[in-house]
Amino acid sequence: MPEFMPRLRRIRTASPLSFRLLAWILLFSTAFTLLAAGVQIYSDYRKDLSLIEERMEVIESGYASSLARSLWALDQKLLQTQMEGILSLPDIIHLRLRIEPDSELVMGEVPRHADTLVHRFELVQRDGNEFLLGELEITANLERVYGELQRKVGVILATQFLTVFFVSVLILWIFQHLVTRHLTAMADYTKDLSLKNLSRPLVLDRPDSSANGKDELGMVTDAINQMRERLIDDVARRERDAADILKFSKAIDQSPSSVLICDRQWRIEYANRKFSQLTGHTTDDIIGKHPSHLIENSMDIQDARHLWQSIRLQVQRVGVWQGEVNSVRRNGERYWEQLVVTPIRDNNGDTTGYLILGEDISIRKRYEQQLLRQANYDILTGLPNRMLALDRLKLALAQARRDNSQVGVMFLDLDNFKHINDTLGHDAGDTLLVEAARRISSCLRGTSTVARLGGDEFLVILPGLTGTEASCQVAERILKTFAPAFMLNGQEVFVTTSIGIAIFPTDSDNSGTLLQHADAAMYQAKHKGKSSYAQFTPEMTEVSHERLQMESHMRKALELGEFELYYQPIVDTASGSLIGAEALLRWNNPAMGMVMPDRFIPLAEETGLIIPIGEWVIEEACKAAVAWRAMTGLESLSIAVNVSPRQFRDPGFTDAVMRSLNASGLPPECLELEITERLILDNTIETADILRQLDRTGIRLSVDDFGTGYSALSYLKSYPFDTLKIDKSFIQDVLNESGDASLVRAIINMAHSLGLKVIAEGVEEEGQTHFLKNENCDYSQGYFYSRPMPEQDFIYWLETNHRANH
Ligand SMILES: Nc1nc2c(ncn2[C@@H]2O[C@@H]3COP(=O)(O)O[C@H]4[C@@H](O)[C@H](n5cnc6c(=O)[nH]c(N)nc65)O[C@@H]4COP(=O)(O)O[C@H]3[C@H]2O)c(=O)[nH]1
Repeated sequence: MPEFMPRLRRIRTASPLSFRLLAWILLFSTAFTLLAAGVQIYSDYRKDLSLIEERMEVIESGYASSLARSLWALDQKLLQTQMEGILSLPDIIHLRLRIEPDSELVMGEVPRHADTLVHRFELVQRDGNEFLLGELEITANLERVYGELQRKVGVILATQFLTVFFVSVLILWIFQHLVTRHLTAMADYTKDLSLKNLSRPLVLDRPDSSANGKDELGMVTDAINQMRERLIDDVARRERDAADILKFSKAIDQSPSSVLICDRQWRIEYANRKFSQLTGHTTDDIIGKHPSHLIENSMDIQDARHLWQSIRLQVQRVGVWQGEVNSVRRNGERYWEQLVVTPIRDNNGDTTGYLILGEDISIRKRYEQQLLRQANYDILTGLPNRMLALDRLKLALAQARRDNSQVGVMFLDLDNFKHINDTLGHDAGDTLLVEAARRISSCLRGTSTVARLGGDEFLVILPGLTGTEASCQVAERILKTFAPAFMLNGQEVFVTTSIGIAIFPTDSDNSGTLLQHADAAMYQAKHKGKSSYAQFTPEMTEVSHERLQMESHMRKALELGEFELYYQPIVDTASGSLIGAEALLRWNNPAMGMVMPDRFIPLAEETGLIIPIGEWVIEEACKAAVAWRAMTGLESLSIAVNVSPRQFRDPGFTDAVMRSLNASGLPPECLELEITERLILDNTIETADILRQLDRTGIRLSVDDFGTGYSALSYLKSYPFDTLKIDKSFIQDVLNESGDASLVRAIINMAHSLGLKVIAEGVEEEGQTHFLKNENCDYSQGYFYSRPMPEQDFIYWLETNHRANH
């Protein structure tokens, strides 16, 4: 009994499934049992009935003839005895004997409402003939049969019910023990399953046998546990993905570039912090807007619309748009930004939005504009420089061709400028140049151009002339404005100028020749005596006499050994220690004296003599460098050599350089070739090829006079330069001109960002070295350290300097 109680309790707490099962079992078993019992009872009932009938037939067969004989003999006593005998038989309760013809003998009694069975048979005397003597009607009471039937039904029902009930409970218990409690455990487990308890597997409370593992419960448990493991993997993957997404979104948000993300209709969906900082628009203001709608000024709105229309078209066609855009901040301030616009595509390659990356390039733009200005204008006087002047001349000639007018070209040179410069100093020289520029400009109309070609040379272009006299008048005016004294260093100095004039189209219809003719006329004017002007005449072509003479001397100079190399040390700015030297060419001509390269190199270039001269320079410089390296033991000592454009483009140039290196044994990385910006500006494929070819050999390449040409930063990226030399004109004013200082700073930073070393040229004062040190300029060169020296002096310098440093 105590053992049975927990079972009962378990059954009571069993699940609805168990109850439903129990109910069905009960229902089916009861129905089946009842059906079986009914059949059984019915058959017993039939059996009892047939027993009674059988008994009646036995009475008929046993008593029919004896009763007939008693009747025939009219033996009433016997008849009665016989009938009492029949009546004493079980279930027989009533006998009716009908005697022929009309008497009757009745025995027994039939209770009212009793169920009875009646059997009749005739009593016949067979004695040759047949005589019907009467008929006996026997009535049997079925009450006993029915009572029996009722008892059986009761017993059967009671036993069957108890059997069914106990079997059901047993089945239920087995089912509960083997199945439903596990199903409940599974249900509870899955109900409680959450991300927090994913690590707890489902374990059923039953032995861990292989048979259990293979049954349906085992299979469901495995399936749930596999699902749990997949969930763990999924959660881990999602966490990883979420961490990645967080990382990327943080990176985008903190990106130094501004980032906008638009939907497919170009409506802004996201803007990072940098965008807000750059434009002044808060994220809330711009979400849902088109990028072109961020501008409020109606003039700019139109431009912005056009711009974004073309951006959209190009992004759709080409897949990317990039360019520099002059944008407007929220407060109306303008700034330059570099924009890159690309579509964002999903895995199927369909565009889901657009990415707009922006970078503030205002500072770079400012420097570029400054550099561009530097490239076209002379810093000192503010006048157009040679490059711009030549452009203007070409334009003026084209215009004159169209209107059949004349153009006057004037070459001016200040007399005795060099002397003034040397005696009163550079500052005085500079003041003179500025004042001279002002005086020349004051004599000209708005359409005329005055330019500084370099040094003390000026060019004046007079477009739209109707006759040659006009140019003479201008020349006279200029000479007159030079009459008053110049105040230099507090002194009154009288300076004159010589002017040469050539006229388009009379003297030439080509700008180059016109300039040459004006130059020749100026030489003529100088020869005439100072403060005069001369108009070009064909005879003057001969005046390039001096130049011709120079040319003929130059042709022999190599053979006669008139060339000499001077060397100027290049030092490490931070430590002041020597890292190399620049070879600078000098020409010692018995007739002309010491000729400086600025004077003869242009002619050497023009005549092509620069090619053999240049080869000689490289050969000598390499030899010298090898000797110094051996002398000092300085493995890193290098030599820089200037290469002029004509020389560089000579097909035999690279071979000549390699020959010099091989002959001297100088490692290629110790030779640095200095190439002017001018050369790179030609931007030919040929130039790029030669530069790459040289770079491959290990020779170092440097950009000379950086800042005096176009100074386009783009070429620095595309060519394999190692070093950038900042022109001395910038260095000279770093301490006085804040503009030059910031420009030098910017050049150093940009060069470093492109991986280039920087050499500052023309360092003359200690203050400049401090500035350059502060700005991390790598190397320096200039009179402060040493002037260029003949080789012997340089060796002496090297010995003393090297010793001093070690
Ligand atoms: N005011 C000042 N000037 C300084 C200072 N330090 C150096 N210099 C001068 O600046 C020039 C530097 O050479 P560069 O820019 O390559 O300019 C060179 C270079 O372009 C060219 N050159 C010189 N030698 C050769 C050569 O062998 N081949 C070619 N193709 N050109 C040469 O002639 C130019 C002038 O050469 P140099 O007259 O020797 O003039 C040299 C040098 O004497 C300084 O502190 N202050």
